Amino acid sequence: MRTAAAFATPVTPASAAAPAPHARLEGVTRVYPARSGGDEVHALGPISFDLRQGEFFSVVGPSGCGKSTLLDVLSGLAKPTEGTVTFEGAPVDGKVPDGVGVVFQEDASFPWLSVEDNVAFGLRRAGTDAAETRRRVEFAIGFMGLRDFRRAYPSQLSGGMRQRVCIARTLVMQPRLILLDEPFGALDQQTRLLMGDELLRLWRETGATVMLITHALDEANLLSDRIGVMSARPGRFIEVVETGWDRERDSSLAERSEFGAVTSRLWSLLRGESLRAMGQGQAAEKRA
Ligand SMILES: Nc1ncnc2c1ncn2[C@@H]1O[C@H](COP(=O)(O)OP(=O)(O)OP(=O)(O)O)[C@@H](O)[C@H]1O
Repeated sequence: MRTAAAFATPVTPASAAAPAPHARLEGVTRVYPARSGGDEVHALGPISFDLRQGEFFSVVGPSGCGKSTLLDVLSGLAKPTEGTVTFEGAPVDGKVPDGVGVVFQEDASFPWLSVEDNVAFGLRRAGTDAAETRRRVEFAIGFMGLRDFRRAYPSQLSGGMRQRVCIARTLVMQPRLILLDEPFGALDQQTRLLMGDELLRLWRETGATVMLITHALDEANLLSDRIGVMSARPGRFIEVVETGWDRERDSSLAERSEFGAVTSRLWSLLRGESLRAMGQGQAAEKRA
């Protein structure tokens, strides 16, 4: 187990001798054009960063610092203004590559489809044959504990169960990189903890690389191998904190004293940036 003093790791790309990264951002920025008489918004970067094969990486940062923008650029949902993004060595350019799955905070299930049909949606759209679709849907539904709800509609489910449907929908596509943007943000604390354990199980059993965006420092701490702490906008990593937790961890980790040391470290890095971000927000309000 590492001590707090050993947490920081370089935020620059790995050296040539290191294993190939699963995904890489090099000199990436994202600037949003000015809206109705305002200024353009420099939301992100420049940011250079490697996601390691099979790691659980979380991103924390002050409100509005560019976390979702980072996820959009990494997933191919948005193009960087400058710089390059690669996934498994190939450029990511304006479209989500095969092998990348994205889960959002808002409930993205289709209300008119049953759980089963929601989960099968992506495979059917991709033209996967019926037997393979059945096999994969069966696996994902079982994995996410949805067997008893397969014929239910999203409106009949709790928020936590609906989010399980969304994760199952991603899982069925067999992603090698899973990107999650505040997936548990709308859930109560207990459900959040249980969903965190589920996410860890999914990560361990699929071997996928996971990048999670969260506001909750304890959640980032518990789930992650590494945590990227972002500055106020334009977001850059001010430090990447390495937790050193075992792969077999679960929410009982939160009872350990080293756990508190990591959360304190995250907050000490974030506090000043959060104050800076609040100042940016107040200045923008005054201008409006
Ligand atoms: N389409 C857009 N046009 C203009 N500005 C945008 C657009 N999308 C985001 N922004 C701005 O870019 C900045 C970064 O936004 P982003 O949503 O990436 O931050 P975030 O860290 O995910 O925010 P939050 O913590 O509130 O979820 C914010 O100032 C936001 O207002």
